[in-house]
Amino acid sequence: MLKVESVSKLFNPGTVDEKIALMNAELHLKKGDFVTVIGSNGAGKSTLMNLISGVMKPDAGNISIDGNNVTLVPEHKRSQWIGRVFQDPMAGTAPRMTIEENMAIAYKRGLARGFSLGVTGKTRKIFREELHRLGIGLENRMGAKVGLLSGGERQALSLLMATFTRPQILLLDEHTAALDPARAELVTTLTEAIVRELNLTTLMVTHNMEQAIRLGNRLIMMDKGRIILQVDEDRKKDLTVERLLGEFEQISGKKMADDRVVLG
Ligand SMILES: Nc1ncnc2c1ncn2[C@@H]1O[C@H](COP(=O)(O)OP(=O)(O)OP(=O)(O)O)[C@@H](O)[C@H]1O
Repeated sequence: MLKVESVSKLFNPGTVDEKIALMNAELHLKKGDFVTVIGSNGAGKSTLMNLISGVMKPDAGNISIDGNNVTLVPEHKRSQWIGRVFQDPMAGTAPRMTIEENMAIAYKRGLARGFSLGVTGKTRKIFREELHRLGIGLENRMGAKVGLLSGGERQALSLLMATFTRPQILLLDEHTAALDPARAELVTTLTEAIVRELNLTTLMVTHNMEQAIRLGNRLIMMDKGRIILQVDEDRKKDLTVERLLGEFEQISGKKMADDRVVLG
């Protein structure tokens, strides 16, 4: 489904500020794989997500989705295959627009050109049904401005909007990190339900080790621009935070340096 093959990305190449953000990354995901991504500060996690979503182009290597080489396909064209939710609840939605207007934008992404942004009776019914699936009552507040929603509600809406058009791949970039524990848990539960129901191929960056172990069927660990550890389905079942930290120290020769890391 998703193939990242020998992908590298350098910033400021050939200067004193040269930075290897990603080096020879190799990652193959099957349909329905849910991979959690963990790593120290500056490990290259966001760069990997940005390269997959097309925000930036790699200096070397190829990225393909469902057999199509998308390495040079611009971000707006890739968005038909990829849904993404960011850490900042403000990032995925337009605060001055209502819930249904926001949903209309997400809906339009999945339709042919020329679809009007207007919310008709038919689309409103679809939106209401989709919102109802979240189970947090947003279907009764469709005319409310999104800026008035709580962070958790906004992230739940962003998640719904990112998956509305049934993308092939879902990228979650620490999407629960800015929420309080109760809301983070709600959005996590919704994430699991949506990913399972739509059988989405998912990559989720998290600083929460316990979450990285608990969610998904695979796990990767990154350090200094490299994927240093890939844990497959069978081994992931036996993983613990202690074991994961031990593996990191053994491979990288240092302790996990990330003040945001949550051990569980
Ligand atoms: N636009 C940029 N220009 C220069 N260097 C960059 C740029 N973006 C990222 N980097 C560098 O590339 C490396 C990887 O960054 P990236 O943001 O991918 O790491 P990360 O694993 O997401 O880190 P964090 O968990 O701290 O957000 C870092 O050293 C970072 O400073």
